[in-house]
Amino acid sequence: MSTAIEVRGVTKEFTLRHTRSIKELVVWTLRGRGTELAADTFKALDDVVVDIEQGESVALLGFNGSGKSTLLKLISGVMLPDGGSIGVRGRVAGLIEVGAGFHPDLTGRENVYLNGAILGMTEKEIDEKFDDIVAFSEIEKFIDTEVKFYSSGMFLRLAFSVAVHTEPDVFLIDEILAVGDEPFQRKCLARIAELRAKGHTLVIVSHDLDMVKRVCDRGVVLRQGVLVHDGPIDGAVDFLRA
Ligand SMILES: Nc1ncnc2c1ncn2[C@@H]1O[C@H](COP(=O)(O)OP(=O)(O)OP(=O)(O)O)[C@@H](O)[C@H]1O
Repeated sequence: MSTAIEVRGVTKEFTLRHTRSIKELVVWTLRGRGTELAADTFKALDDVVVDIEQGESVALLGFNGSGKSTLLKLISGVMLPDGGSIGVRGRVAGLIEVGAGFHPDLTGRENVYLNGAILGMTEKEIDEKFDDIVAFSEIEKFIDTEVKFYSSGMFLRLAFSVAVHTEPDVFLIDEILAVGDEPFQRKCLARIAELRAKGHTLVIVSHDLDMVKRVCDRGVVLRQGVLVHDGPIDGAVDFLRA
């Protein structure tokens, strides 16, 4: 088995944004403490090391603000680490933020082409898969409507459908499934299980611990940006619940 995702000592820092008055900023600067304002950062991820093998299905677990979505964004490449490195082998697709890669003023049809291209599909590939993409999303009636008029569930349907039809080597899914209705969630989970059976690599962020137990083999638990547990999914969920 070869490694699909290599996370090597990854650190991500964010600036804590405090609302300060102009007077405060001037006083701090005059007193020579301006740099303290600039230095108000925290580590959303701190020296995280994870190797994910091809074909593994991994859940990123942890309480609110522990760094799960940040790690997923770094793996997807939409965000860069401040320290360490991330390597991903193969085509990456997924659902990180509903609406990312969609243009509000374009129709569903146009967005399928836009999003498909962003995810690395050729025009010919999209032409071939277009009908399947729309059929899976079940929004045929609205495919020529501008997506700014879509509900969040309709958005999710189209975005999931495009992503899954790119046949990605690495499929990333953030909480996002939560906005779909139950029948659509079931359909997505069935498709995710299919990808898993075909040996694609999955990384899922979710608070639905029963769902991740069904879908994932392994759980990586983060606490305040630090990896605190990595192992078989049942043990990882028990660790989180303890
Ligand atoms: N773009 C950003 N700018 C500043 N801070 C950020 C940014 N993105 C995330 N953070 C902060 O980084 C920390 C980790 O956030 P992240 O979204 O990765 O957590 P999470 O584990 O996915 O949380 P949740 O379960 O609530 O979705 C949080 O404190 C969050 O406020």
